[in-house]
Amino acid sequence: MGNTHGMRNAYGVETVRAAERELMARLPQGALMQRAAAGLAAACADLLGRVYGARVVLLVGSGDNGGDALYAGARLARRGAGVSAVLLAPGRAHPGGLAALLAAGGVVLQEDAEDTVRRADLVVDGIVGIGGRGGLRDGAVPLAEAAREARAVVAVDLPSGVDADTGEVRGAAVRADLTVTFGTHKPGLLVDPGREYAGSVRLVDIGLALPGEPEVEALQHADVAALLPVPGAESDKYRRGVVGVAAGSDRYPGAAVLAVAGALRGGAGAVRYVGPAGGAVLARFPETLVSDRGPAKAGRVQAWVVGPGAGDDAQVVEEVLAAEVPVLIDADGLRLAPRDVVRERSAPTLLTPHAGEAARLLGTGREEVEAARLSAVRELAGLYGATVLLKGSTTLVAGAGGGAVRVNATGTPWLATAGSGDVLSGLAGSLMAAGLEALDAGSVGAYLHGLAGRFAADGAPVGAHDVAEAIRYAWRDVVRTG
Ligand SMILES: NC(=O)C1=CN([C@@H]2O[C@H](COP(=O)(O)OP(=O)(O)OC[C@H]3O[C@@H](n4cnc5c(N)ncnc54)[C@H](OP(=O)(O)O)[C@@H]3O)[C@@H](O)[C@H]2O)[C@@H](O)CC1
Ligand SMILES: [K+]
Repeated sequence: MGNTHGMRNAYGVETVRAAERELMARLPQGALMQRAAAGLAAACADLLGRVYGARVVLLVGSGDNGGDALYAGARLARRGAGVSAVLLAPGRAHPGGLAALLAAGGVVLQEDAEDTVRRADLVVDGIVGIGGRGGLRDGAVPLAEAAREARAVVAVDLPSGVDADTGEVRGAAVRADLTVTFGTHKPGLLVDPGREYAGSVRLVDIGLALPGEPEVEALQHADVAALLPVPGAESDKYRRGVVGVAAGSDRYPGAAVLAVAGALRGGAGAVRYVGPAGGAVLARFPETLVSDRGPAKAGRVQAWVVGPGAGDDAQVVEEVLAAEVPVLIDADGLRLAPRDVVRERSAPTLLTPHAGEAARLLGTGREEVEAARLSAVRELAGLYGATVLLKGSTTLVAGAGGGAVRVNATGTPWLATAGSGDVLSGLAGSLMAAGLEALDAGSVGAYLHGLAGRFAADGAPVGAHDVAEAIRYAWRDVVRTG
């Protein structure tokens, strides 16, 4: 699972356009499109295995995205593929691309387009790229549906119907097995729901220079390895940080045990537990420091985790928020933490809602958050003046002061299991106690947690405690291969 390449960055459409203009001014006309088409054709050939005799159908829209598809189709036709093009806006298809395809022996389909698409070995989606607005238009919807029955679908730059800047899918969109994207990843390829439509993503370097901060970035193994806390020779347990866990209730003692389980694997030197589930915690983890007094009197910690399974104890949340150390707020704690109090804290705060909790904090619906995850996480971070980790199939972490949003895709659907979030909050809180900044703690925590979920599950259902157990395997994997 190792990936030694650096951070995966995604830039928005405006930045890409500016870089494109700058580069185009220095290159002969059409050079960029040829680079794109060459990379696209190579990826299609790899996917097909055998190009000669393959049935390839191009879906061609009115812009340059269609031009890329046509030139790539011409390359495949010259290698012996049977290439036909469906023109969605017949009078407006890229003239140079169309001429190249016809010269190479490709044809334009006049009828039975949907049937031909269904029977294709490969459908190339060049309906619309970064110039697209909104979901697919009516004429394209039946073709996108037919494409699902083809053997493979490759999206040009991004799946048509996916918003490049946000990953939002308003209406129908093409589902690709592979997306060949040019110059840089686009946020919509890394953030759900767009990411799910993209399939695997291959980046083709066309020479774009993309300076400055990306909109979205994804940590890779090497980035995580560089951020993990490493104890020095003379660090004792206190110098490695103590993480306080204020969690669990008489009704939910398990949440306390799971948060402590995560915290013990997060790099802090010790875990201090405060709350009514001390007995259950000690029975499972005798190394925990258990206090029967409230957070304010529990002794020093370098970071607090509050909220998992906490019920309605507003007093505990209040005491934790008053501490001048980093605080992670999860689950019930999110409901009990007043926005203005969080805003006014001088130490960092990390909120870790799932979509339903985020929706409640934003006064909107869960579906709205799921559909527009990037804007939801940014909005929450702005409202609370805090770092926000929005859980989901791709977890997003937005910093308190804006900047690049971190996206994590190491998770597995098996992580959607009771108590899995409690483990994550313990883990990320522990990383904060060990000295990581809130944004790093959230994104490194999500990365390890997702990887641990994969290792623990290995294709079968897992419980949250299995995930906690597997954190150390994930950690080791990152250190060894990062
Ligand atoms: N960046 C780079 O460096 C490089 C970029 N390259 C490529 O160029 C692509 C961008 O090309 P682009 O600007 O021509 O826009 P593009 O996405 O083809 O479509 C815009 C057209 O589609 C239409 N339209 C809009 N919404 C729609 C919808 N929902 N459903 C259907 N149609 C819709 C709209 O027409 P309208 O009908 O609205 O007048 C408009 O004319 C980029 O993604 C990459 O592939 C490479 O070649 C080389 C390097
Ligand atoms: K496309």
